[in-house]
Amino acid sequence: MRPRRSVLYMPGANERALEKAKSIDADALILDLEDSVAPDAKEQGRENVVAAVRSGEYGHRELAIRVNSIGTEWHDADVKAASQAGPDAILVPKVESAEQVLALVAALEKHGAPEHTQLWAMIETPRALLHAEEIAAAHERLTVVVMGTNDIVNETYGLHVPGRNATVLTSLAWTLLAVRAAGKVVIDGVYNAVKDPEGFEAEARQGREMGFDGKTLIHPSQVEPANVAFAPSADDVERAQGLIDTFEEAKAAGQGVVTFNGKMVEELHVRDARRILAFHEALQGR
Ligand SMILES: CC(C)(COP(=O)(O)OP(=O)(O)OC[C@H]1O[C@@H](n2cnc3c(N)ncnc32)[C@H](O)[C@@H]1OP(=O)(O)O)[C@@H](O)C(=O)NCCC(=O)NCCSC(=O)C[C@H](O)C(=O)O
Ligand SMILES: [Mg+2]
Repeated sequence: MRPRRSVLYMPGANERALEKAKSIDADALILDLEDSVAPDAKEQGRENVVAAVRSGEYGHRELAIRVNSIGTEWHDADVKAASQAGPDAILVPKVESAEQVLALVAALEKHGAPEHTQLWAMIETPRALLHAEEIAAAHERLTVVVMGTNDIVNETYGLHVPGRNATVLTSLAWTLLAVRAAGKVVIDGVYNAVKDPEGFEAEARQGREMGFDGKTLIHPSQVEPANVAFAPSADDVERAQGLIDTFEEAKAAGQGVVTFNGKMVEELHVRDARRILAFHEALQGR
């Protein structure tokens, strides 16, 4: 029930953004060392994100460090520094197999990552998509999968289009199934047009309808609409409570199926309604 509606990336080399993030109402922050940090700034970025994690100044926000991908010259030092800093999670881009997940878990252990530091993995290459099920289920320390839709478009030679192209939608749905089969959390990719709030809202809504837990973001202006899109609305909460009450009444009278607001309701719908209420309560309690 930990909310991950809004998961905001920021470049690890951008000290202004790291400072600003302390007052942004995102559920989680990804302090990036990969794509948003130029090669010459990688070491400075690493120092900055370690200091940010150690500062303890990010309140309720879950903190993840995104390291450079396996096989790059920065990966090992990033994993070591991140493990020693002990954020809530270490996010590894371009993970492609269960073996890599197991090797990453071993690296976290070797470098003394505290128990609370989870492993998050990005699925963003064709090879990763073909191994999504084994990656998601590879180890219990891997708790969250993050979609890399820019890399998927890039690697498949596709185009960014409104509503997302068929390959991206297939990749999203496929990974979502794999991650849900493993009982874990899955976060949608980013929306690049930072000055297009309508487009963002539509894409966030699409991700919510598909079943994602939240969306990765690149700009503070995307946080509030993501928090709204991935939280139950007041109507959702009222409907969930009404559905439960109606079903419980019918159940007491010996019925296993009823209608509520003109629609069939069975025990499985009650489970979903209870999940909505529990998530709402978790948000209220924050
Ligand atoms: C996209 C940006 C480069 C835009 O930057 P800019 O033009 O400077 O934005 P603004 O002037 O509107 O900024 C206003 C203030 O907000 C702060 N800011 C901006 N972005 C962030 C952020 N992400 N986190 C925290 N704070 C932020 C600015 O500093 C301004 O503050 P102030 O001066 O005090 O008013 C920029 O938004 C940006 O760098 N975004 C993040 C880019 C990033 O991290 N990219 C990597 C992740 S995306 C990815 O790799 C996806 C995946 O792998 C895939 O394959 O899809
Ligand atoms: Mg990527």
